[in-house]
Amino acid sequence: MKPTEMFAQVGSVIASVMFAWAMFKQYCPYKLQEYIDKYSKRAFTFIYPYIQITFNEFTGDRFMRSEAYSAIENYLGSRSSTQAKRLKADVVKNNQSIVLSMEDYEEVDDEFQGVKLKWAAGKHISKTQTVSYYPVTDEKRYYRLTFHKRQRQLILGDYLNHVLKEGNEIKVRNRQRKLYTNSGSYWRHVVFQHPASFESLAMEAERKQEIMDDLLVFSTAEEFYARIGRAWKRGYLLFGPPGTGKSTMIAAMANLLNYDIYDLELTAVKDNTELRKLLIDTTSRSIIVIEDIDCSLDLTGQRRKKKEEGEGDEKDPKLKLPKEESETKQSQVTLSGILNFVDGLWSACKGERLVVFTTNFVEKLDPALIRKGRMDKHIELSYCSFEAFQILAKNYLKLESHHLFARIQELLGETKMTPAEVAEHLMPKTISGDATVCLESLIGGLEKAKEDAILKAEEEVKESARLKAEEEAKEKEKEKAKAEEEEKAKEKDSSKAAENAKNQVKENGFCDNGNAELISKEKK
Ligand SMILES: Nc1ncnc2c1ncn2[C@@H]1O[C@H](COP(=O)(O)OP(=O)(O)OP(=O)(O)O)[C@@H](O)[C@H]1O
Ligand SMILES: [Mg+2]
Repeated sequence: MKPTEMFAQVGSVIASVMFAWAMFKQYCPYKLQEYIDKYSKRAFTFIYPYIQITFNEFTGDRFMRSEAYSAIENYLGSRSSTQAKRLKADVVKNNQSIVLSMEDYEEVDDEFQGVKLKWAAGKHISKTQTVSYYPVTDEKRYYRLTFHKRQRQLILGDYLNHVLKEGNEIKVRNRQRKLYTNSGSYWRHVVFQHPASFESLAMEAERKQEIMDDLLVFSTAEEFYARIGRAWKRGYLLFGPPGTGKSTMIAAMANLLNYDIYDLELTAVKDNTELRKLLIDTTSRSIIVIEDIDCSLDLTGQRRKKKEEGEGDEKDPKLKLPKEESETKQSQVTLSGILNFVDGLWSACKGERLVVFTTNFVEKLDPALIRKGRMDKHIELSYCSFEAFQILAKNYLKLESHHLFARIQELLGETKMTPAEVAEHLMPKTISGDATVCLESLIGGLEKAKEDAILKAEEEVKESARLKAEEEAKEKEKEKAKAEEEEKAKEKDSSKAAENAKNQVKENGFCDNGNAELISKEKK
């Protein structure tokens, strides 16, 4: 038979089969079709030795992207880039790196403990029921894993765990970190791009290392926390005067651990229920921050009244304005709400989380709020030491040593200046960036701060002497008034007694000797 004749015959056979199939679908009862479909599939799986697992992109009717799907997508990324011919590219980490994944209907091979498996990408297309000139198609993507049924145990256990774990790790490495803040009961976010690091943070090397070790140990202690039966979270309290690097340290923590930041504005939270909702909406691998906790909460558990806040807050009055405004919205978060937020049952819902409070006045806080176990580590950030200055000089001026360092060391020992103020002096002052100019500016600043401190101390002494004198004068005044009062009372008593004696004489015609004396005294 000639090839052309053969093709013609095959073509006519295919056409006949398709025609028969179309007729069958058209006229065969629906129930019968279902039976045929079911049993043909069963017969096929009986002779087909492979198992298939499908991972859909969207699960259930919640319309949420499946975490397993995205983990598999990340896991297959590197394999896809070497094996697949059609790839999809996505840009992550603020346009800094590209992530590849395979296009629909591509296949890649994988190997695990000597076992070969196959992953395929596909999609189901279903037409939606809307009446439209351009019909809208609904695409549901999936990954399909195929393996021999002999390997069922290994693949369903170890292999899938390995895929999910590695995929999630890649996801974390590639993700763009976010800075969230609450608006009502929702979180809004922007890309987190703070450049702070522990390296550039000005503080004593030993303390810095201790904090870094603590954080790194925490981030790898999942098994430890599970073993001791504690939620995998840790509380940090950062306290110290304004400008000592509390907020900077939070950014450095997030950069060190690759965590997101949830900056919680308590005054914008309506009540404890809303606070709990916000907590549940946070993700793991994150830092939940409440800045200036002393300004947000009254320690009795009630919200601070407007008037009291005006008296107690020593910060710039301009900074208080938004808080006072929001106070009028009657936020009802209580101290117990915060305590539950930090370590109640709900706080354990997502692991690997840090809770950080900052405050300028640690002594104002309720001990229950900052007890160990709730705020596990208390870190004091204080005025700039010489060691901290050296780090700033290295960062700002690229200086390891300078002849003016000795004077600066001396002055830093004698007066207090925050790292923020020191940093301001070290900012370039000339286009050439002359370091000496900056150091001289710092020395000038320190000398002025020292003089101001002396003047302030003198004024304080004077003021306390004045107050003491005032107090003494008041005391004397009081004593004098008391003596006068006693004198008056005595006089009143004696005139009352004389009055009584007179009345006695009138009534009885006589009186006893004492009273007679009083009457004669009065007559005189
Ligand atoms: N320890 C430090 N190391 C490096 N820079 C610092 C340090 N402390 C402060 N700074 C600099 O000072 C600025 C203010 O610091 P930061 O905002 O961290 O202070 P803060 O303690 O959070 O103050 P506040 O209590 O007012 O919120 C930062 O921009 C940072 O550049
Ligand atoms: Mg701050």
